[in-house]
This record gives sequence, C-alpha cells and structure tokens, in this order.
Amino acid sequence: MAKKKKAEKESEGSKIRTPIVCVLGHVDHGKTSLLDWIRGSSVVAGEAGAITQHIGATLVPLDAIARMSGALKNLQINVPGLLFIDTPGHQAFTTLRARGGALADMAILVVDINEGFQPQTIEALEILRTYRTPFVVAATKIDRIHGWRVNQNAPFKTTFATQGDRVKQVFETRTYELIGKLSEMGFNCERFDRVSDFARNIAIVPVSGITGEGVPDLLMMLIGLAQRYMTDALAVSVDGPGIGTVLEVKEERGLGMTLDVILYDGVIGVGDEIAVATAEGVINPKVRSLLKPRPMSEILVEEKFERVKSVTAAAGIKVSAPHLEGVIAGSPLRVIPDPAGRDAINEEVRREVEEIHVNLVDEGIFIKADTIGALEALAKELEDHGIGIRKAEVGPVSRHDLIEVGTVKDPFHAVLLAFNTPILPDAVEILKDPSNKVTLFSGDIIYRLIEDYTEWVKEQQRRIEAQRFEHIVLPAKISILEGCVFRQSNPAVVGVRVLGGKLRNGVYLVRRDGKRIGQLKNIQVRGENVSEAEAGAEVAVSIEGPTIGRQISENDELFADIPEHHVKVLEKEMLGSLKPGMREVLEEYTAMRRKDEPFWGK
Ligand SMILES: Nc1nc2c(ncn2[C@@H]2O[C@H](COP(=O)(O)OP(=O)(O)OP(=O)(O)O)[C@@H](O)[C@H]2O)c(=O)[nH]1
Repeated sequence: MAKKKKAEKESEGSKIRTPIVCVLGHVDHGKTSLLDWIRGSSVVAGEAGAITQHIGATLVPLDAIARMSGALKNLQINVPGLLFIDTPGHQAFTTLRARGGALADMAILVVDINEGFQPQTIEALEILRTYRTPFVVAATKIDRIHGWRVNQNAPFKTTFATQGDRVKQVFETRTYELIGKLSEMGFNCERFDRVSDFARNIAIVPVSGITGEGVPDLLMMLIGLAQRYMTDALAVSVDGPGIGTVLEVKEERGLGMTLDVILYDGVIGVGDEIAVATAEGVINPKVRSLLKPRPMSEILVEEKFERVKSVTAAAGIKVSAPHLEGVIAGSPLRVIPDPAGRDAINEEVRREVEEIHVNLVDEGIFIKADTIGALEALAKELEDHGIGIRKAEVGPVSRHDLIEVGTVKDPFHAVLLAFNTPILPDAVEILKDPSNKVTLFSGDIIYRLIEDYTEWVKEQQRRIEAQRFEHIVLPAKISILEGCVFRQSNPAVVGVRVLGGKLRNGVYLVRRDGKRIGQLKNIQVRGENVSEAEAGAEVAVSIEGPTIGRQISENDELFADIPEHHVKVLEKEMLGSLKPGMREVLEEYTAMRRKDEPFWGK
C-alpha cells in the first residue's frame, strides 16, 4: 500500500523539477566525503522520507534541507529539493549530457582549503565555464586547519565564532588566496556570508565533509542558486514525455541488461516506447519495468529493487527493457508518446549522439574518449593549450585507428591521445611492433594526458635540436700553450687551452685574420683520445696542415672555422640554446668575419 502511494505521488510531479547537482574538484579534495556526509546526515536527520536513494543519485528534499540548516523558514521556496549525482568528478559531469549541454543544473566545486588550487580544480572550472553551469565553491577540510575546534554539523558562522584568533587568521589568508586564484581565472567569488549580490559573486562556503561544519550553509546556497536563477530552466512539463540521459548500462541478475537513467524532464512509464542510441544506431525498445533502490529499512527483502509504474523528473531510475546491449552510456533517452513521432525523435537522438563540438584542423593529433562529453572536454583543454586536433572520435582505440595515424608524416602529429577509453588488444600489438611510428598517450586525467603529450613534444624537440647540434660546427676558441709544442708539423702536435665554446675533433681552424691554417685531427686528454673538449680544458691536439713557427706559433689564438650557413643556423635558430660563453665566442668570430664583409652569415 505504502509503495503504491509513493508511486502515485511520484507520477504527480511538480511544476519546478528538482535541480540536479554534480560535485567536481581535484583528486582527494573531499568530493566523496562531502557527498557522503550530505547523504548520511540527511538519513540521520530523517524521519521516513527524508532522503530517497535513486539510481545513481540521491534526492535530498527541501524539508530535510530545512531541518539540517535550521533555516528556510521564512523563505518562499518552490524548488522541491536537490538531486545529487552520486558519482563525483569531471568524468561524470561531462558524460552526463542533456541536449548538448551538461545534465547537471548546478555544481559544487570542491577545493581543499589547505591545498588550494590544483590542476584539476582549474580543469573543473574550465568545464563549468564551457557549460555555463552555475556553481558554488565548497572550501573543504576546514577542520584540518591546525587548532580548529570542531563543532559537529554546525553552520559556518557558529563554528567560526568559536575559533581562536590564529585559526581565524590562517583561515582568512587561505580564503583570500582562493578568492585571488578564482579571480585570476575570471570568477568573482566571495565568502558566502559576505556576498551582497549573488548575481555578481560566486559563493565560497567553507565546509568539512568529516564534521559536517558549514554543510547546512552549502545546501542553503545551492537552494538559493536554484531558486534565484534557475526556476525557468527547471520548469518541467509534468505530463510531457520523459527525457533523460543514460548514466550506465548494466547487467542485473534476473533482469538482463538495464539502463541507469537520470530523467530530467517529463514522465516515463512502464510500457512506454523509448529511443536510445547504440553504436549501430537508435533503437526503440518498450519499457518492461522501472526500478528504484529499495529503502534501507526493507533491505532484507530479497529483491534489490522496488518496481514503480511511472516516474517524473528529476529522478534516477533503472530501466529494464529488451535488447539494451550496446546502448551507449551518455546517450539521450526519449519517451516516444506517439508512434507517428518516432522517426523525428530517433533522428534527434541520433544527431545528439553524433554532434561532437570539436574544432578540427588539417594538421593535428587524433583524440579518442569513451563518451562525447569526455571527448569535448579533452578537446576544449587541448584547444586552450594551442594543440590542434585533426580527428576526434568516441570509442576504444583500435588497430585501424593506429594504422590511420601511422600515415601522418609529421611525427608530432602521428599521435593518438586516448582519454578514459580502452586500447583494444590488436592495437596493443601494433604498438609493440618495432616499426611502429605512432605515439599513443592514454590516461584518465585530462591534465596529465596533456602534460604527458607536451612534455613528450618538448623532449622530441630537444632531441631534434641535439641532433642538429651534432652536425653544426660549434663556436670554439683556443690558444696554443707556451712550451707545449710536441711536434712541429705533419701533423703539428701542441697543447692548447679551450678559451671558450666547445672544441670538437675534425673542425678546421682559423687565425684571427680569418686565414684557415689546418684541420684538427685528434684531441687527447692524458693520453686518451676524446671527441670534444669544453671551455677551460687543456688538451693535446694534432693539427694537419700548419708548421709551428710558420703559420702559427705559441700563444696564438685560433677559432673553429664555422661555415657561413652554420652561422646562420646558430644565430637565427639556436642562439637561445647556446650557453653564454659559447655565444661570446660566436660574437667574436662573426665580428672577425664581418670586419670586411658586414653581411657575412646574415
Ligand atoms: N579532516 C578532513 N578530512 C577530509 C575532509 N574531506 C575529505 N577528507 C579526507 O580526505 C581524503 C580524500 O577524501 P575523498 O572524499 O575521498 O576525496 P575525493 O575528492 O572524493 O577523492 P577522489 O574520489 O579520489 O577524487 C580522505 O581520507 C578523507 O577522509 C574534510 O573535510 N576534513
């Protein structure tokens, strides 16, 4: 009986739907703890019905929030509550799309107040900016500030009033640092209790996911945000056909393949024909059953799920229907109210899945990701880093992909970036092949992937430069040491000091007057042959060509004879990588050459 009532109630719906909230932030900054606390505490706060566990989400109704925050009494509020997506992180956020945008109506950006901004904080902000998602900042782990006095579950103001001066000071400093960083990224933020205009400022709410301090304020801020700026967006057609997003495709015992769906608009009922996308195209199965998690109190009942007849947005629901294998996570789900409209709806679903918002260029890299949202997020970040994308696709990395990339000539673009998507076994085989020229980067954190790629590019550039250095005659200046003439000629063998630059075996030597006197045939240090000698070194060299006492003498200074076109390369392309000492020798050498020919080597 109770069950029936609930089902009926759910199908009634309300005019403003429950806003969907997603939690983002850097690894370990406390996303899960915060969500757990919100879920856990509302269970504790709850007489029956305080929170409802949905599939993939948790519904915290307004009265539970009111109880927790002890506020909201005098406010006219028509948001029914908040539906928190259970999986935190960018991944979930970008996968969960709705009509080409983000499914989540709002977000909590979690930042550990003690660690401040980290790479994924920036990534999260960029994602929120791209999707124009309203958010509040939860500055977590305030209880970790040294000397913090814990006031379990207390609103921020109450707990802050009990803190000592030093704690307050540390807290203020860190909050300002956070405000500063956010402002650098173009977000105007302020501590929530100091915000006078919520249209201009984003609220920072200090919280702890362990002690619950500040969480009541955070919930209040979210309700406020939804209430003030989103009521239009949250209006649902209560009787309209259901629209949702597939969160996950899962096999359940006794049910076969099922879809975990977040319904964000309208109603879905048992027997409804739906449209969902598979890799092969859109399919139209009929809903066999709709399932929600069984309440905690009924956990002993054998069945894990409770069946309902229909559900109204926003809700997390499991859909059981035939032929769901192959449905794409992140696919839209649409109820088809009338068979006459089926084709049109199928077409919309197909277009939504295929519509990938990535700017492609002719020369760039290939990117793959597991979902459209993830692909777009990766593409956006790459674009911001000035990295061009030639091709972008959803799906695992196949042998075919690598063969395709292998045809790209430029080694910097013969690259595939795979974000959160598997590498198929036959593709792995190709990578192992010694003749493989494709470079693959894979991982599940965007900024690391990009970092890996850019580091690799730099390393390759360094190598290419080093190879060029090998072939370029480097500046060198030597002087013949007094009393170190070991042989007059054929070849002349003398001791020299490298005054500057780097002396390499094989170079031709010139005098200060520009006259070439011979070629270096051998360099020795303590009887050992070496290929080069650095500035400051004293070495024995043999020089083919001159006779000591005729073309050259003790104390003479000689330069490595750098060909004109090498000078061009050195001055135009390699100057930045030359050490100052080497640059000086180059300047001296070119000055000597340009005395009579001002444009020599230019
Ligand atoms: N003292 C204190 N510890 C916290 C708080 N929030 C999280 N922690 C601890 O910080 C660690 C990471 O917290 P999580 O909630 O798992 O962080 P997360 O952001 O979900 O981490 P990922 O899922 O790995 O990205 C855990 O050891 C938590 O117990 C907090 O507010 N106060």
